[in-house]
Amino acid sequence: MAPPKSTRLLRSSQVAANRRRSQLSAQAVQAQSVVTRSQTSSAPSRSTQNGSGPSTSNQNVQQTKSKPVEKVPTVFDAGVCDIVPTELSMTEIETIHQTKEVICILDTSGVFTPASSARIPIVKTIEARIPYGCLVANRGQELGSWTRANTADYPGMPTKYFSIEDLAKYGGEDATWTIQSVFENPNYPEWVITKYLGFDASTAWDEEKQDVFGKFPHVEKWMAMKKSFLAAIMTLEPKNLVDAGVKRERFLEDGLLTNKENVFWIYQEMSYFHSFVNRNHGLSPVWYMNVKNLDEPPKFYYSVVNVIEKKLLDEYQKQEEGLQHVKKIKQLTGKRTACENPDTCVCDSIFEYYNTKDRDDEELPDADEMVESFRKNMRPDALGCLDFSGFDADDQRMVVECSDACGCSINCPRRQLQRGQKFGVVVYYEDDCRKFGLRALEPIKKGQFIIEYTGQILEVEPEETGIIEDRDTAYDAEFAIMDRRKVVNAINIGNAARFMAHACTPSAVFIETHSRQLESDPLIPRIAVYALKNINIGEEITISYFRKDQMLKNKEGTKCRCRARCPNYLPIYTYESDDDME
Ligand SMILES: C[S@@+](CC[C@H](N)C(=O)[O-])C[C@H]1O[C@@H](n2cnc3c(N)ncnc32)[C@H](O)[C@@H]1O
Repeated sequence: MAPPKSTRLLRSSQVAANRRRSQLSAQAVQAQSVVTRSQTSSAPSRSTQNGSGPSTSNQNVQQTKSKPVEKVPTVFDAGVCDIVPTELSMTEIETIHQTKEVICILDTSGVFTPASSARIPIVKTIEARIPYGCLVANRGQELGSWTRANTADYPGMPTKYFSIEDLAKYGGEDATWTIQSVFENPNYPEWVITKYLGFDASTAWDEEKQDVFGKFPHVEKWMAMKKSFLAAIMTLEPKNLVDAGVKRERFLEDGLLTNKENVFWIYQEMSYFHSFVNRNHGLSPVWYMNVKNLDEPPKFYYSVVNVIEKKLLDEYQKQEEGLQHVKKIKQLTGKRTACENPDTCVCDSIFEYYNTKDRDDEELPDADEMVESFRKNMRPDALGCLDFSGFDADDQRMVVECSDACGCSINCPRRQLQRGQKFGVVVYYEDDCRKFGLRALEPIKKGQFIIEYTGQILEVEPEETGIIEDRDTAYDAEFAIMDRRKVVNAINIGNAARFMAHACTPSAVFIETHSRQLESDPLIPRIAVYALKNINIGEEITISYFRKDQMLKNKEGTKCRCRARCPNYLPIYTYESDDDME
């Protein structure tokens, strides 16, 4: 059977499972009525061994034409203070959209230094660093006396922190302190346990809830969201598998406060820093949770924008000329677009351009099969939702989003991807075979935009896409319409969408998207994820990597774990057999 005609995400293997369960009991920490850091409460010291589970497939070798960059900026530093509200006002969101980074261009030529801007940075080398706005984390990195051994290669995370000993020197009430993680106190419901950013875990202390909520109103919302998510997990997952881990997420557990090296704290850091990056882009949070074991969290470079080498971007210039021409002859499709400015919206003309382009390119796979009916112009409704009635996985689907050429505002319903990740999500450890997947932190309705699939834009030969055995295409998201020689590859660089697992009956779908805020912005094809059905809090966000007829027979490839007793095998070729999981 032919490869999917629309965007695909193909995945090769994760190494066989190497599950490590914590032997810890879920003994709750004791409350202590302490109000100063120097009197920090400490739980009974029963230390946890750090997990050192298998690394993710980030280690797999890339053999594409363009070598992935090794490092990517992980941050967008709009703020000077790390106390960022979770609730942004409309005005704040609009300001963010005018200034936020929209793409990162990598120019390794070294020939000249092109002009760069905050919205469109052009960089020679790309490095992960602690967000500038996280003041205390940066100060801790500079002056802190405790060095974490096991985060050395977690991109963008601090390796040094302030410890209890540093408090005398650098402590005192400081307006720049901000809470990184907060836990309920099981014995004293009016108290919470707070761990501050830039300080090691042994400095975590008990504070009165009302004081914390008064000073950091967003912390109350965090706690409520965490509680709802964990309550949902308790109903969705076998209790015996998640009970202890859920308690750990809510109340901490014996030993964690005195074991600052425990990987549990890396999950907490990743949740804070990646959500911080998101907030600076006006996006909803991303949390990392593992309630099943204490394996290492995944290692990758977090980026909410795509990274593209300059030479690849230049290729789009030709496409640009065609687009400029077509926009002058606005097509009348008979349907009114939901754009705020339907009379001047040029989106349908742009779709028509793509609908006819490259039909006769025989070098491209499936060129002979490309008939108009396959290409669906997915037009968001007035609420920005897509209509998936009559959904056929074989169709090629595309959304064309508005730009300044349409004369609408950033709040136009046809600008979902530009506004970005709308719902909080949790990168959640599913099982020893699938490893991490993605779950909803907030309810999502059918047809709604969820998140962009970001990564590095790579050039690949058509035969290097899809099901191939000599290249790890696991984290490739392909385009079917705008450019079938490029993929978004998230193996090293990406956002939370890179964790979505395959499901034979998925809850979401990739939609290829033509999207740029300003006509002067660089144009690259982008991948949006939309909900195919309602997804409740705690439920998994999955996509279909393959069509049914691509599934393997005779127990080849990787056993599909999308549900209990799924009979399918995925054309994902493992480096190590996972048969032992049967
Ligand atoms: C794009 S990655 C998803 C993120 C990955 N689970 C991680 O922890 O980094 C795809 C990989 O997840 C695993 N996976 C996803 N869906 C699966 C499924 N339905 N059955 C078995 N493994 C799956 C496979 O190892 C696959 O190669």
